[in-house]
Amino acid sequence: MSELHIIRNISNDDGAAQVSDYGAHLLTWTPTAGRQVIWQPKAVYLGEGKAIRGGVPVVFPWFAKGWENGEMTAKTPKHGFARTSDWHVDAEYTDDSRIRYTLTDADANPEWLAELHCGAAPRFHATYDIEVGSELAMTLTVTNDGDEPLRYEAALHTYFSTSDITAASIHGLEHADYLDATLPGFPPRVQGDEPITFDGATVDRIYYATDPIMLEDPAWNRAIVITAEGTKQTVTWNPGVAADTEIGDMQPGEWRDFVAIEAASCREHAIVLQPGESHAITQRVQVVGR
Ligand SMILES: O=P(O)(O)OC[C@H]1O[C@@H](O)[C@H](O)[C@@H](O)[C@@H]1O
Repeated sequence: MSELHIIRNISNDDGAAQVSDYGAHLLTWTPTAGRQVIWQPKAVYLGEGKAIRGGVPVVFPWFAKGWENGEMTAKTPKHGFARTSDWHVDAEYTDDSRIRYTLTDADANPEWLAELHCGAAPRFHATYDIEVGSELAMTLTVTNDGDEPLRYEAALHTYFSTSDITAASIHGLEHADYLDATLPGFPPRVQGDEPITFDGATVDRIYYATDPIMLEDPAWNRAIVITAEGTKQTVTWNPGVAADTEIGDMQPGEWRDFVAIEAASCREHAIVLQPGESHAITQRVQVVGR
């Protein structure tokens, strides 16, 4: 993190957002006359090398500790270096309804680039577009500027605000295969007929499905519709009561206030770009009701 920490306001007739240059991290988004949709903790801890909790962390170029040759690796930093890097604003594509950030291999230190295992000198540029209005759209586009294939994982790790997660439910992943990341070895499971619900136990699942999702929250009389493009998986995560003792940058009980629903391509669905190729992943968010 540079000494100066810049938070930008993007505001128009239809909605408002705040974005941090550190991590190209969307912190909040609120449609006009509606409630906040993207969750932000009561206290936001900022520090060099520390990922920002809440909002939309950009996970790139590896997910969790990485995955290669059918096995989990031990790459650091967790979830890649994009969320702890200072991104650059592209003023030409930035106005009161959108912002564009860029990041290249020149922004990454050599140890991180070596963790990619994509030749001696991996080269890339990433463009991250956030469109703010009555809907929210986020697109991460990566181009391989090097001479060797570039393999990377990515996710838009969106934290959605909830009245109380134990009274909300996620629809759209019925019958989907998933990996249960709360158990050793991530055993495969299949979602039944029922929506995903939460009771205070940790839920951490990688669904092999990208159907439109509806996060229903009757207490707030609203549903959030989430769609993804260019990805292969949907990750759902809520830490449950364990967060009170295991997650230092959340207040006790805050686990009730959000669920993460992530548009992801990870593990065996990492994206492989040949020299000169590009790929985009997008997550779009709409609100039904308030
Ligand atoms: O605390 P972090 O590094 O932001 O990660 C939060 C969560 O991110 C999710 O994507 C993972 O599936 C979880 O396992 C992880 O706990």
